Amino acid sequence: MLGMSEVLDQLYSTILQRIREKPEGSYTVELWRKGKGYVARKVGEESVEVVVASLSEGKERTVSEIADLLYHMLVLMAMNDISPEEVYAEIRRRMR
Ligand SMILES: N=c1c2ncn([C@@H]3O[C@H](COP(=O)(O)OP(=O)(O)OP(=O)(O)O)[C@@H](O)[C@H]3O)c2ncn1[C@@H]1O[C@H](COP(=O)(O)O)[C@@H](O)[C@H]1O
Repeated sequence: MLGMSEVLDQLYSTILQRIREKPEGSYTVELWRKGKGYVARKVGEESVEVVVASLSEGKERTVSEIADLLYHMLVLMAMNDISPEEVYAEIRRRMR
């Protein structure tokens, strides 16, 4: 089974590929076309959904909302030229 960072790396690669090739029907391309402001707002909305789910909607729903948030966060990262590795490095730097 893949670890969390490998799953996120794989999804990030797919997101970059979608932005590069712009295939028909891609939700990532739809987000990319709407721009950074739109995607940033989506991350805000998905964050609120995680908060609400974690407080009142149970584990399954919370897991689903976290998956939505991580996906939108990765799209936002891709649109700001931030790789997962840069985030991992920052987390590692803080480790004590
Ligand atoms: N992991 C995801 C993923 N998680 C969530 N979502 C989409 O995020 C949206 C959830 O947000 P909302 O409920 O707010 O959706 P919505 O109402 O349609 O959105 P808005 O109209 O508000 O923008 C849904 O449309 C989901 O399909 C995702 N869309 C794509 N992926 C993966 O990203 C990769 C690229 O996907 P495509 O770009 O679609 O090829 C593939 O590996 C996909 O599996």
